[in-house]
Amino acid sequence: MSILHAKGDIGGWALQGQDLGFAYPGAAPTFEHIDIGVRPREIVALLGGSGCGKSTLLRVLAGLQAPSSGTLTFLDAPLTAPSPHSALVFQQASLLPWLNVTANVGFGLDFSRQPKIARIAHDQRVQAAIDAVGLAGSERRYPAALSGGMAQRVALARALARQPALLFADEPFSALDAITRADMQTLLVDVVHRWHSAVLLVTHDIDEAILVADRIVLMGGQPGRIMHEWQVELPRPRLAEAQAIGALRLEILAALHGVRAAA
Ligand SMILES: Nc1ncnc2c1ncn2[C@@H]1O[C@H](COP(=O)(O)OP(=O)(O)OP(=O)(O)O)[C@@H](O)[C@H]1O
Repeated sequence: MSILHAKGDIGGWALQGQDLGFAYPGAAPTFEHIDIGVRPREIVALLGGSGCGKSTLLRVLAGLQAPSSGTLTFLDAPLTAPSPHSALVFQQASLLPWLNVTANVGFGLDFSRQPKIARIAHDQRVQAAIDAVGLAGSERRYPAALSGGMAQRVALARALARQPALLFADEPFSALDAITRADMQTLLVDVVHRWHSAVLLVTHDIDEAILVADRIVLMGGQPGRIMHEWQVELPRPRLAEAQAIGALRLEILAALHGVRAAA
């Protein structure tokens, strides 16, 4: 029985992957027998060491890459391609240099699979997303004139403008300095709570997982599998919970070493 099922299926799932497996062509399986789910409005951190297959699993869960085996359900329907009700943020902001902040944020609404919306609603959504990430006043700036943290705020706004039921975030803050990263972690939690989005956050930073997530899922082994999960019950904001964070951090580190030893 999977860890996920052992905990009981309380409430519905926004996203559910069952018995997922994946192998790159000609290579050994990257992961096997993965059961993973994200509930509506839940922030799940997928934590694991480098190379264990987190990014590959995120791409499969986002519909960017078909699994070799298993089933995927998103908003109660089989998932076979990226959904207009999800959005992605990566380590690199990947902004279009010839577009200003407003146009970069609006860009995510112009894809063919995105539901068509009236111009005025489009512009309101874009401005609301820019305001939410604290970039009001910077609308006309171009990517070359933005700091790394500001560029990542634009990338987050571009994702939020799609009003995603689920935001996939693959190490979105790992290229930022520690202070900017802490600001962005707080911002992410704040905006997804206000936007009612769920999040699947891939990270190898234990502190980030503890500060941000409602639930931490630990991936490890070769082929990769889900080794453990924790419900993080700490009150928010969590920076004040230093002692509890330290205790959970040690528990996760011990599990991680157990994973490494068993791999
Ligand atoms: N396009 C690809 N073709 C073949 N193998 C790949 C490809 N992308 C990744 N891999 C391999 O799949 C394995 C898992 O990679 P993946 O990037 O998913 O891991 P990760 O846990 O996200 O690592 P990191 O934290 O370092 O980004 C690695 O061994 C990697 O070399």
